[in-house]
Amino acid sequence: MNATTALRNGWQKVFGAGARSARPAPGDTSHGTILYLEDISVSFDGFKALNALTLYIDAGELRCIIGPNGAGKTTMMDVITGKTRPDAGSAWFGQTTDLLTLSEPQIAEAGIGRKFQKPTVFEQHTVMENLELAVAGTKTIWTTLGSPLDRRQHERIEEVLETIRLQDRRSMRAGMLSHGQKQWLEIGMLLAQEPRLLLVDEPVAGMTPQEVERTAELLLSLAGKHSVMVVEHDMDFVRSIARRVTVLHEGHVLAEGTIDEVQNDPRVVEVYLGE
Ligand SMILES: Nc1ncnc2c1ncn2[C@@H]1O[C@H](COP(=O)(O)OP(=O)(O)OP(=O)(O)O)[C@@H](O)[C@H]1O
Repeated sequence: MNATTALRNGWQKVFGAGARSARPAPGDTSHGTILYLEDISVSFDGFKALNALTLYIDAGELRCIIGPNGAGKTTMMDVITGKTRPDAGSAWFGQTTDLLTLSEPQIAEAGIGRKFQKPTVFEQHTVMENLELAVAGTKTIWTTLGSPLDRRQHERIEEVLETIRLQDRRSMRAGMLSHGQKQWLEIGMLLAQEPRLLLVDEPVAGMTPQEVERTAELLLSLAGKHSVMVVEHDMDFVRSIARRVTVLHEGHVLAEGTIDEVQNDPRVVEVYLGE
């Protein structure tokens, strides 16, 4: 058990499960770590997709996760977002939020946003309307569109439009955007909900080189304000954004370090060459 885990467990012992009102907000990162995955195992029909996976993400960090097909990357994100329950292990969001006790909507509400590989924006609606739906925290079009947003929500939308650089596309129907712009809009829709941790699955698949470059800038601009976990196969892209890279293999962490460190690690070379 590391020091932060001990501290967190100590908190629980002192305050107990009933002391929720005295606890810090979900995703409390006063100890510098936003995500704790410890000894997580997930089996599908006896096959271990995750095998005692232990991984920590710092608050504000941009972490890249790589690994060959079937390494367990998607399963790990499914555990974090509550889609898949592990057979063993613990998953904490900050010091005080036990992810394994929360439903998928509760985890999203607590501040974990997930961007799937394919963009799922509302194509018939404008960029602005898509963001309005997101900032209102619902994807129920009919109850949201036309309802007045408050000043804070308007400001949030403007901030997001600037971050994703789609200010001049605000009135365009989302269906008319390029593939890359749709991906940025969907990232913007997540940002509108002010997540603490953002999980992003293969963001640059199918993008033009310019869009890839722009996506790198976008993700780098999010780090610090948000913690970002990016799963990506494109190694050039990983090199362009990564400070720290985790290599998954057979459901656990094979190596972790800078991109140069992991690319020169003989175990990593063997796993990739052996594919
Ligand atoms: N629902 C499921 N039922 C059975 N096996 C599954 C299920 N989901 C995943 N697996 C298996 O678990 C292993 C890990 O899969 P996972 O999708 O997490 O890997 P990945 O690293 O995301 O791979 P890729 O890079 O190909 O997306 C694979 O062998 C996969 O076939």
